[in-house]
Amino acid sequence: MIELEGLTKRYGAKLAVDRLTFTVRPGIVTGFLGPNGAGKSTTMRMMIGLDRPTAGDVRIDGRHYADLRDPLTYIGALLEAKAVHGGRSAYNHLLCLAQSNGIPRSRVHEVLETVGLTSVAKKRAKGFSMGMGQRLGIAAALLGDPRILMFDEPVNGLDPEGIHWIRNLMKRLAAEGRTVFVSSHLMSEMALTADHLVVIGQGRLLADTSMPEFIAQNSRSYVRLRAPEQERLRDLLDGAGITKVTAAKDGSLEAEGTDAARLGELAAEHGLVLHELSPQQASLEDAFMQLTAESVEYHAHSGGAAGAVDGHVLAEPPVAGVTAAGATTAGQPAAPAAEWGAGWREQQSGGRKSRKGS
Ligand SMILES: Nc1ncnc2c1ncn2[C@@H]1O[C@H](COP(=O)(O)OP(=O)(O)OP(=O)(O)O)[C@@H](O)[C@H]1O
Repeated sequence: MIELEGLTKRYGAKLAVDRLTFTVRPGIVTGFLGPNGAGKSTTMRMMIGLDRPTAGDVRIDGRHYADLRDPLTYIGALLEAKAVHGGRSAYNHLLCLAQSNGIPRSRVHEVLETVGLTSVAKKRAKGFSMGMGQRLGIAAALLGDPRILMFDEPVNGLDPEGIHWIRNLMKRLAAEGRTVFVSSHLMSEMALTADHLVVIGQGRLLADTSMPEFIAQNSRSYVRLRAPEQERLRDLLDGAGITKVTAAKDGSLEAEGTDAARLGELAAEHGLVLHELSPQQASLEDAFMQLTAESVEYHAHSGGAAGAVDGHVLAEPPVAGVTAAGATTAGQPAAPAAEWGAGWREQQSGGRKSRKGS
C-alpha cells in the first residue's frame, strides 16, 4: 500500500500540498481527484521520489521510495509524458529500464504484447501518436510486475477503444490484489473505474471515501414527478408526510427522502395519473463540483451555463442519462490536457537528481 502521513510540499510562498494523510489500499482502484492546481501531480511525484516533501512522509509498502532496491518491481508509475528518449525504439526504451532494474528481457516482450505495441516495438518513439506514447508509458509501468501502480491522467488523449482498454486494465490489476491509484479529470470515466476516492482541494484532503458514499454525501438525489393534476399531486404528497418537495421550473415536482416505488403506489392508490416518475441520481461530477466549489482556483467564464460553480472547468460533459438539479458543466470549455506518459527514464536518472535538487 501507499501511506501518506502529514505530507506537505511548499514551493516558495505556494503551499502545493498541505498535510495530506491517507492510505491507498490494495485490491481496489482508488481515484485521486481535485481541481486544476490542487496538488495531485505534486503528491504523486513525492510518492515516487521525484519531489522531496517539505514535511511529512510517504511510504511504499512501508519503505521510502529511495530505499527500494529495483523500484520498478515495487511501484509502476505513469507520470509526465515525453520522458522517453524520442530517438530510441519502444523496445530499447523498455529494455533499458528493464536492465537497470534487474528485470529479464522476456518481460519487455510481455508488456509490449499487453499494451498492443508489439508490431511497432522497433519504431522510434518520436514517431508515436499520443495514444501509442501512452501505451508505451503503461508498458513501462507494468514492466517490473509491481504490486502498486500509479497513473496520472491515464486516459488523456486516448480514443474510446483505448479508454475502454485502460479502464479494464486498471480493474484487472486491482482484482489481482494490486494497489491502483489513478488521477483523472474525466469524471464519467472515474465513476466507471474507481471503487474509492481521495479528493483534494488547494493541497488539503477533502474526502477519503467509497464512490457511493462520496456521491451520497455530496449531492442531492430525488424523484421527479409530473402529473396533469399537479396541485392534487402536491396535496397527496403533503398528506403522505412527504414534505421535502420542490417545484422545478419545468413544472415538475422533485420529492426527496422517498423512493419512486412508494410514490408510484401512492399515486395509484388515489387514482392519480402520472406522466413522469423518475429517480434522479446525482453523478460523480455533480458531487465533485459540489465538494470542491470552494477550492477551485482557476475559473473560466462560460457566459451561459447556469449553476452554483460557474466556470468550474472540467474536460467532459455530464454522464449521459445521469442527471440532477444543479448540473452545471454542459457547454463549458474543456481543461487543457495534462501531459502524461512514461516517466521511468526520468525516475531512474533525472528523478534521483530531482530528489536532491527539490
Ligand atoms: N515546480 C514547481 N514550482 C512552483 N510551483 C509548483 C511547482 N509544481 C507545482 N507547483 C504549483 O503547485 C500547485 C499544485 O500543482 P499540481 O501540478 O500538483 O496540481 P494538480 O492537481 O496536478 O493540477 P492539474 O490538475 O492542473 O494537473 C499549483 O499551484 C502549481 O502551480
